[in-house]
Amino acid sequence: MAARPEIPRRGLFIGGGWREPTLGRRIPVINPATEDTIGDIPAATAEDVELAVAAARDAFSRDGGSSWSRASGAARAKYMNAIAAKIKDKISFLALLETLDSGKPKDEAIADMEDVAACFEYYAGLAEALDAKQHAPISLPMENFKSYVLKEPIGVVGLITPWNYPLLMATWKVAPALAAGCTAVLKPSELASLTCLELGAICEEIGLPSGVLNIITGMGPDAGAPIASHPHVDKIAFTGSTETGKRIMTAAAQMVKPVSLELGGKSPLIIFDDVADIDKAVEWAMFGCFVNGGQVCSATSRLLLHEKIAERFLDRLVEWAKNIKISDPLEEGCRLGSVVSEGQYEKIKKFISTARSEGGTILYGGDRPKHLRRGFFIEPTIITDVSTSMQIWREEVFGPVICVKVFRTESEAVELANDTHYGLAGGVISDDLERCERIAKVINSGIVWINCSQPTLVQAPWGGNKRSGFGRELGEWGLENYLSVKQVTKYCSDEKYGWYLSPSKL
Ligand SMILES: NC(=O)c1ccc[n+]([C@@H]2O[C@H](COP(=O)([O-])OP(=O)(O)OC[C@H]3O[C@@H](n4cnc5c(N)ncnc54)[C@H](O)[C@@H]3O)[C@@H](O)[C@H]2O)c1
Ligand SMILES: C[N+](C)(C)CC=O
Repeated sequence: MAARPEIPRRGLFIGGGWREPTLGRRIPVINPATEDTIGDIPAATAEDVELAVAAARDAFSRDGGSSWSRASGAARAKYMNAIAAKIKDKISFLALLETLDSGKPKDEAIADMEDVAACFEYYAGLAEALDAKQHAPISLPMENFKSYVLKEPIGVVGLITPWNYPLLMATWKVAPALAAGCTAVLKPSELASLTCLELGAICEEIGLPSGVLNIITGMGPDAGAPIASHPHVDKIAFTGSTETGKRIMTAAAQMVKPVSLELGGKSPLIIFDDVADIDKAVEWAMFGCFVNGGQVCSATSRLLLHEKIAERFLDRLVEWAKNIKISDPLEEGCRLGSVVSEGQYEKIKKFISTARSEGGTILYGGDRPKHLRRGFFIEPTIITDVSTSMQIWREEVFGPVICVKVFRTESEAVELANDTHYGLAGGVISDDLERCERIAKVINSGIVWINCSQPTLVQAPWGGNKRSGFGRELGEWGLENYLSVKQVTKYCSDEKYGWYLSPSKL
């Protein structure tokens, strides 16, 4: 097992330096795999949000914007590539911190940190490309006017993020915001902030201009809400639960502040009877709902099986699930760590007991693994005999719990897949690719996977429909979130416009 590092004691990262929270409060950091307190993080309040927003505003307009917001994209890209390089240098340390903070398996944390570095590099590339896109002419049907477009940073942005992929979810917002020339206040989740604070240390090391990125940790109502309602924050980008998303939208609406919301999901995975390789499909079904302990917004937690393969599929799914290594997430080969907190553990257990009391069958799992006495561990859980009115079918669990329904026809499968208030993702597994393409068109979600579940690509748009939110992150769509489009139109004729009668002719 990897050695446990010293947890750095950090303050709030504001204006390029560290400061203690104004009220001096701190929040304990608990390793969910051991239940030990391993450190603490600052608990910011509205007073600190004021300072962070002021620092971000100053950085936005300093020197007429020449040091950041109006600098070339190429100049900003240099800083972003330097951040990516530092993340790569520190990958083992950051991954270890994230594992200790969140309970996710070490191998997953390493992959996440690789994605973080790749995301900064990708948006550095888009920042550079932005320079060539300025002054793009607009084709007009007349000669006397000429128009072009400027893409400008929206301003100071508030970035509020969840705990399931702590540094990666923050990076999906920080990287495009910086590429666009915005300055930002980041508020990660109080349940897992350690690596986001280390991002502050990295910004300091590479000499990012002060105030461009400010990082304040703390509880949602104390540190997140004042960002959402702040009159000098020009946009809010939020990832988290649908309930908090509604609050943020309400607060932002008071100032007609734009928001982008990446919320929860209850995504389906449809598996047809024509699959030649059942085990290949079983592995995707497991990855779709058990990776990161099922604490994934896009988890394909509703499994739809064609009746002809349902029994055989479930037999194999149970065999594969038995084979998952559940252990301290730092152990070699761990594939299921602990969930993030005691609260999340209790919530998941309650979902399982309600499913049982509503008539569901716990086909496998449902409990704490017998070999793990401490830590917030839950077995991979498979629930059958599910009806569409049951809570387990309708609500997001955010844990390693999959519920199963059987279908007979393609149209029934689609109807079941779309039977949800959410619309983040969906998947279909079949050897008939025409059928897959057909289903991809009719699933009502922002993302559809064919013959797989969960691949996440920095180049491709990410986001949901319905109560899963709106707006798209990643790819060029992610950059547009932080840009405002300005039309510039000039009159180019030597003649007067000629609408009013000239006084000389009266
Ligand atoms: N769509 C996506 O891409 C995506 C990705 C990851 C997670 N998620 C969703 O996130 C949820 C899990 O994350 P969570 O439990 O951290 O969500 P959460 O809504 O509890 O918290 C998210 C963030 O909002 C802050 N917050 C809480 N109350 C607030 C308030 N009143 N005002 C402002 N900020 C406030 C929290 O401190 C945290 O930083 C799940 O529903 C999951 O589906 C979605
Ligand atoms: C997109 N992903 C899976 C990294 C994070 C969603 O929870």
